[in-house]
Amino acid sequence: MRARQVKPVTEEVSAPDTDGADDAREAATRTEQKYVDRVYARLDAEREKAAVELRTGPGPGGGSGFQARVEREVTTTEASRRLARFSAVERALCFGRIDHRPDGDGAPGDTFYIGRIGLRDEDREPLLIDWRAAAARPFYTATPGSPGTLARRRHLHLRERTVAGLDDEVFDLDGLAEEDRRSIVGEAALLATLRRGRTGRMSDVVATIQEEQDQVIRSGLQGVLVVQGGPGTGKTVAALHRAAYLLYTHRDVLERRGVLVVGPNATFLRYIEQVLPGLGETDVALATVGELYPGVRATAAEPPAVAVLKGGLRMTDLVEAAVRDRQRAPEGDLEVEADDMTLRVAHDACVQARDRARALRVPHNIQRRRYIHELLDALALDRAEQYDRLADEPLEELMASGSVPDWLQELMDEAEETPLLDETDLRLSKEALWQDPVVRRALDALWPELTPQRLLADLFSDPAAIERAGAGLSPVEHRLLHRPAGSPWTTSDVPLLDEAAEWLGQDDTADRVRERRAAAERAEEERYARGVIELTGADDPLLDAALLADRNRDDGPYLTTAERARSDRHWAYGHVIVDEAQELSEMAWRTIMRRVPTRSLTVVGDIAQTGSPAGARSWGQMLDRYVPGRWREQRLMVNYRTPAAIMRVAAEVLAAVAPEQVPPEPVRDDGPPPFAARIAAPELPRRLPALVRAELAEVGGGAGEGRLAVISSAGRHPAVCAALPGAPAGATPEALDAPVVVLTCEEAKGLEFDSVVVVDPAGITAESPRGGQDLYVAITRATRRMTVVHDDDLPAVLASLAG
Ligand SMILES: Nc1ncnc2c1ncn2[C@@H]1O[C@H](COP(=O)(O)OP(=O)(O)OP(=O)(O)O)[C@@H](O)[C@H]1O
Repeated sequence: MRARQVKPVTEEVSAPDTDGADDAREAATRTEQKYVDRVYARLDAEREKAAVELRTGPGPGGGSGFQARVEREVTTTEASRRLARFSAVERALCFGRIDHRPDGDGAPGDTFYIGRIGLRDEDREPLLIDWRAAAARPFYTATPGSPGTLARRRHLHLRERTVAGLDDEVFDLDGLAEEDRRSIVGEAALLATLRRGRTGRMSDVVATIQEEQDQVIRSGLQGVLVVQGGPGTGKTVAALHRAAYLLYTHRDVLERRGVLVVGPNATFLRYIEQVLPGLGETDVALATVGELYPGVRATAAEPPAVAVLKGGLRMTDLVEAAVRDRQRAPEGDLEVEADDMTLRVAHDACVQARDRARALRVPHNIQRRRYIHELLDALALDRAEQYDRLADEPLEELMASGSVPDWLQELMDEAEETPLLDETDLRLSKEALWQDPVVRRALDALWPELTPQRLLADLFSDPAAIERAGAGLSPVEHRLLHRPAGSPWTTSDVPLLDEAAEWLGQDDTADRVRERRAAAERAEEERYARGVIELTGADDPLLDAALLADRNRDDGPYLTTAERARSDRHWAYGHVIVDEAQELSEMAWRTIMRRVPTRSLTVVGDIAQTGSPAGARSWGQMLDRYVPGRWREQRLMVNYRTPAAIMRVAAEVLAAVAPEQVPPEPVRDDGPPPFAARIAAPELPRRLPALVRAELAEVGGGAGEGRLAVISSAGRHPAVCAALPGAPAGATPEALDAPVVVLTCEEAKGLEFDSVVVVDPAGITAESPRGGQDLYVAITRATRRMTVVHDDDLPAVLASLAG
């Protein structure tokens, strides 16, 4: 595979080929430096203004009470948000410039500077255009073949606040070759960016977004957008820029409802967490599937066969049946010892009460109220009847003796006609019974109030319960589900907890009354806050009356939208981005879809990289259930990560495991060819550290930049860890900060390293549940160098590395 041939029309202002060019470069750099100084001066001024406002508050005359509090919040919320935004965009604040062609009547064309945020000068004239604004679009979309109205695009490279280099692309030259017209934009700037050493954290690419990525980023908010692309095509980075773009363009909806990014593991989230703040967006929720159920952090591992079983849709039936199994009528009559008597409800009456409760179209914990009430009614009645009988006994004896006085006979006739318990008696009697622990225990045993955690913990620790609930599963599958009581939660438990929560619901009658009252108060405060915003003339679109009203309630600390959303299972996000989405099981999709009822999603992944056997074989398999035929797909075809020589090897692996998939075209053709080193297993401890040291030195490791990963089969993992005792192992967030890390293929997903050492390719292929996908993933993590370490013969798919 050769690197994609790209020759954009690039006027390298920074290339000093003649004295004239040198002078031109210096003059251009001076001009740009002046402008950049103005931009930073403006940023400093805005930052200072925000800091002063934050310190001093709304000024004199604030008064006290609720009104003053809202005014203070309006001022300080706006100021602290501006301050956070201005501080986050310091690095490479201004990175581009576009010059439009003169228009028809000869007037000079407009020039705009493009940056991370928009800034205006003292006269409110635009100084810097936000990269997401419509006016900035030509910076990303112009190509030599289709320049639009652009005469020139310039990339500015800043080192701190100093202009360190310029790249120009001139679009009004004639006679371009067809090949050039199709070239990707900003090649010089792009390649300079791609060749930089890795730091262990993903950076934004706002200065070098490519046209195909720009289409992903600016695609409409509505509906499901699938971004399918091979490794290194910038799916993740494009999806994160899309989040920033959507927040900018639909601030009103998304600020309130929030945006959620779902990633495969905590390390990955740590890897990407700086991208959005660097683009000025600090309030986006990041979570793994294992964190989607509030209050549970599922990290325990489980055998793949169990994860596959739990990921399948048959689990919906299992959960439903497990819930029904906890809604019982007693085997015979219900008998409860209370008040020194045995209270009794007939079996049939219990069955009818259970069926009537089940027929209600509400969840288990709400149905339970009905069942408990019916049984308490019946118990109270039985108790009253038993008391009545006790009271009647002496009278009956009297009647038998034939000497009942008239007045007594009249009283007895009257009592016959009145019910045993009136409404108040019944209520009081039921309350008394419910306070009796014996009664309560008996009823709880029949229809307990359940949390999802309790339901599943009870189920999985009880083989008999699994058998009862798992009618559609085989005995082998029953055994797979069984585990000891107290076992920790696994990622694939989380969608089951979420499913169970739907069936169980919450008896929240008292909460709802409280909430209704609070909602009325909140509406009033919101109305007031809106008035204050209008009066103070604050024009920050980030300010939201509802948020302010929330902040003014004295009911706990202020939470950002992301924080509130993460702690609320019922939160409906405005948009959800799912990365490495091919790995999600059917059950995980159900959980995600519940979080976004509007079905506004960006689904990012690569079907060719699916490692989990519970994951997707096609996008339709996962999505058609929710948005039949209504999802749109955009493909990314250019690989920005892995040089051509390494991609040639990866392409051979892909051809063997997924021949229908096309590998992406590498944009780079630099770096040495990958090579294979034969190291027998017993020699690993001696030879692997030396190889790793040499590789790390090649990529400048140890000097802050330059990262190396040893990606091994699970079987060889312990031996590799033992050979490299100083290197952290596993997908821990700390692993990203180390120069060398030891990972399995699954842990390496989504990450990248300057140098990758793949150990035991045959083992990786044999362990990969779907074949060689995992080997494909491992090889394509490299940005510069790749080495394969093997002891047996190389697998046939890596034959090109031999010799
Ligand atoms: N337009 C761009 N400008 C500069 N760098 C880019 C650009 N697009 C992608 N990259 C870089 O290419 C690398 C791969 O990007 P990313 O991780 O988003 O790819 P991916 O498609 O998600 O890969 P994978 O499927 O392997 O996880 C990253 O280092 C990213 O910063």
